[in-house]
Amino acid sequence: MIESRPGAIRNGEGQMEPVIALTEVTAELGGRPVLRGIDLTVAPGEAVALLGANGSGKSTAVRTAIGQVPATGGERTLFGTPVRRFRDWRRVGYVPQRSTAAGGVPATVREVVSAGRLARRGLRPLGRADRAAVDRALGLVGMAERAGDSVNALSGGQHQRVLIARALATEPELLIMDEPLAGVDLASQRVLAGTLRALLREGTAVLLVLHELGPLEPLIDRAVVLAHGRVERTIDQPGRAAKGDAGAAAEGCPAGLPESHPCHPADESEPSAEAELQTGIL
Ligand SMILES: Nc1ncnc2c1ncn2[C@@H]1O[C@H](COP(=O)(O)OP(=O)(O)OP(=O)(O)O)[C@@H](O)[C@H]1O
Repeated sequence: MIESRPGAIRNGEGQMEPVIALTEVTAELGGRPVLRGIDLTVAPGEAVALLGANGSGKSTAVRTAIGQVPATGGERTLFGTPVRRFRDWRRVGYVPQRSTAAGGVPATVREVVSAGRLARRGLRPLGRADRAAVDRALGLVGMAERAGDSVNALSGGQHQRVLIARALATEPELLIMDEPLAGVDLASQRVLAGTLRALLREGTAVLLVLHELGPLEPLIDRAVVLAHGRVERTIDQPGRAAKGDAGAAAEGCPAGLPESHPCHPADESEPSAEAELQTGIL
């Protein structure tokens, strides 16, 4: 999957270029140090979870990675370009933590999701490809039936789905979601897992801030645990660690899989991604 992925970037030695690379990154908020030297990489097609206690710096790490929080030290790149020079934002989909879809402005679900195409089409009217991407994103999160409704009439979990759909409509190569499972029921979490599995198979890189892995556990290639603004530890393939190598091999992941070849086995305890996508219930 990774080797044949279109648009994959390689450095001079033919190595896969990470889509996110943070090296010894430090950051402050309100004059206080929040990130105290973070190293984090996410490769194309890889799913990385940021874990840690409240206030450990997960959201700040993500926001620093995409330039929303200035770094006070260290190196940050997106797709191999220093973040301060990066402009290709259509390659990045970001679902922030606990935000609302329209901030009280009257807008329909479709309008909010269509905003995800802005980075691609600028101010030009929606074309056929744009409309198809919006429809696909609405279907993936099970909100197609609500496309014409005002976002102000949605529940918290439905808001979350619309924000995810807006990010998916961008058709990003890197999808970042900050606590996508918060306030989302278990059935919807499983559908989100199916959606992510499909994106990972297509080569999308995924960075998630999570408090627990839940149904996403089999998809995660690496969990990075933060504590007090530092990386406390890194767990490769936490789903396999929980089950043991034999368990992973039984699911189709060769034991000792190198990080550059992440594996996203189908979890037979859950409906397949395709089945989930057909149900469209998130
Ligand atoms: N705007 C701000 N001004 C000052 N300090 C802030 C600001 N935002 C966050 N902080 C502080 O930065 C630290 C890290 O916050 P951050 O939101 O990154 O943590 P988190 O790991 O994502 O937490 P949670 O699990 O609660 O979402 C916390 O101590 C928080 O109080």
